[in-house]
Amino acid sequence: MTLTEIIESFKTKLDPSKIMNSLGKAASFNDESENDSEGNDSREDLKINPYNNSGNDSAKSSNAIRISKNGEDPLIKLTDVWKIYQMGEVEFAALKGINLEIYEGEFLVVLGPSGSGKSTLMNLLGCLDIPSKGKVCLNSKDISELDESELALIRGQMIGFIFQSFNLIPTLSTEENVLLPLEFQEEGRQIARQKAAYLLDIVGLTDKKKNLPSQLSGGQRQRVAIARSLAVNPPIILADEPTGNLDTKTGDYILGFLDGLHEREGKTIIIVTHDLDIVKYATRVVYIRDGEIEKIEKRTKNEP
Ligand SMILES: Nc1ncnc2c1ncn2[C@@H]1O[C@H](COP(=O)(O)OP(=O)(O)OP(=O)(O)O)[C@@H](O)[C@H]1O
Repeated sequence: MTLTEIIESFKTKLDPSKIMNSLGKAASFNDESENDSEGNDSREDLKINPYNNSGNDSAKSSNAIRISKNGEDPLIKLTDVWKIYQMGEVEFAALKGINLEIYEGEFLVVLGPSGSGKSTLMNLLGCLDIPSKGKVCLNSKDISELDESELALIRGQMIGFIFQSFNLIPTLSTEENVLLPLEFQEEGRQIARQKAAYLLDIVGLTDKKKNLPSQLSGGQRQRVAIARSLAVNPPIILADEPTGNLDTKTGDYILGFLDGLHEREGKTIIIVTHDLDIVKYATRVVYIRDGEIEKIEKRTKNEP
């Protein structure tokens, strides 16, 4: 199977409206966005779900994410992974022999104190970095064997990133930030704009589409980041402290949304955090300390 075929076979229809319905849309993000006239033109676009009309809705998607030979192979597998930072003469091992298998459809929370190696681990899981020693496999493909353009393809198509600091481009509007990942898709500008409009509606920011990130609240910025992370409908959402800069209520909205993506869309969600409260959404928790896995705990969602 080629890399492109692997990526294609992961696609789902992405119907976040279902997700928001299940959460109760009124109780979610639409606290301040429903009645702005600027949103009218894009509401035209919202009559259709552009994620049902693109290539994602092909027969391939009925096999969504069933690409492993037996359906039981891990989506991501780390084998004896080390990350060693070199500072002049001094070496520092931020990760020390991590073994971890992550399966399709998991809501995995990596929990650990500051400096334990969470972000380092996230960079490896997200193909943003390669290990100093050991193997990181995505769908049984060793990422160390991929060149930069193949890694970029995987990052761009398979993984939606959400960061504590939002990582929006400050000079681009809300809409342009969401459009950014779609620039590299083959589909036309019009479909890309429909998708951006659709996603901004989902996160309740239609009326803020022309705003720059500096003209948004922290919660709104994170909602833009979520919309952007969903733009190419990736099977994996990787979030580094997604609620770190948010108040509790806004943080709960964000987590509720990610939970909906997990429940309704079958997305694989991976969150690295030091926030114990996030554990309640997890199906599995990996406790990390001083670069090592302390323990792994299976969970039933919403259990105390
Ligand atoms: N580029 C680097 N060079 C040297 N040391 C680094 C580098 N990046 C991280 N480290 C060290 O590796 C360890 C793990 O860092 P990491 O950022 O992964 O931790 P973390 O668990 O994400 O912390 P936090 O919760 O504070 O963000 C820390 O001791 C950090 O100082």
